[in-house]
Amino acid sequence: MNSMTLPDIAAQAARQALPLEWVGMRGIALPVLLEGQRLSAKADAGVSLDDGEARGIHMSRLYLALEALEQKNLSPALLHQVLKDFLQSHEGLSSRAYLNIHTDLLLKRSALISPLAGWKSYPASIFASLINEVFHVELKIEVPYSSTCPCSAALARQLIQQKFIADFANKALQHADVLAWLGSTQGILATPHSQRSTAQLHLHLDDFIDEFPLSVIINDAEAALGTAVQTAVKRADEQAFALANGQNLMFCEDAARRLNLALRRTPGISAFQLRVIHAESLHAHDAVAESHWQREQA
Ligand SMILES: Nc1nc2c(ncn2[C@@H]2O[C@H](COP(=O)(O)OP(=O)(O)OP(=O)(O)O)[C@@H](O)[C@H]2O)c(=O)[nH]1
Repeated sequence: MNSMTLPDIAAQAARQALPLEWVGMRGIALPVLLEGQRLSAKADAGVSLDDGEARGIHMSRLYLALEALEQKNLSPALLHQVLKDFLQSHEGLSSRAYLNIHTDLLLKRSALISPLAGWKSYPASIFASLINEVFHVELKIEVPYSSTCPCSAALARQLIQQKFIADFANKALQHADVLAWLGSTQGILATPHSQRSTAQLHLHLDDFIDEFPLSVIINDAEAALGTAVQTAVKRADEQAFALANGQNLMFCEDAARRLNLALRRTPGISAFQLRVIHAESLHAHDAVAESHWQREQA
């Protein structure tokens, strides 16, 4: 049997004539190249079905167009070309094409003090569209970090002060006694709570960028927060992390403001929405802040 004899249901007329906004496939397994790394990704590929009379789109043509992503570094130009291929293979049927790529970028991170390093993965998604010949691309990246509550830190410090008054009132201060007291849990009797937190960054990119600035954005975000989650950790690194947390006490509002001010300076970003989620250890619910920004038109 050759393909001429195979029934082609997609070519039939639709029973109910109605255009559709998005038709395609979600979760296609795909190896991609990003920042020089071969990564496992999932792709969502779709087009509009403008011709309400047509029964279906040609899924295989979208699927095969994705082959172009296997050998070349993911770039806006490459995604633009794939979206053009989607539309060329659906001439007369579709005017809008969509391609989302979901992956985890891996970055090697040095320890704070010791000469060690380890890998961190950052969930990243790229959303590209070609609508009426206008190409648009957006990025979503998740950056994990640590946040220590400034209110909890102040309350803990007050308890320590009160204990100091109670333990040393009416006593001549001896350097050795104070030093021992400072090193004891009887003296430093309270600690602030901290939590693993997540920054969800949704970024609109300039049309003219050549590459996706993923690691630049992640580095800028981590530098702004100051308390990136660590990989390989020895005690010296953990101590440096404790210092970083103590010097970067953060409500979720502080984190959102820091990220906003950092990302608006990051090249290649024309607008963003960001959300920070502090998975509170004080509460069973999260503390969340959101912030938007859009570059003013020149
Ligand atoms: N349109 C559509 N196709 C589907 C769906 N589920 C599975 N398919 C299958 O996707 C396969 C590929 O479709 P096409 O791209 O039209 O395949 P084809 O007709 O051999 O290829 P062309 O000659 O390029 O059109 C077909 O075997 C369809 O049955 C669906 O929900 N909608």
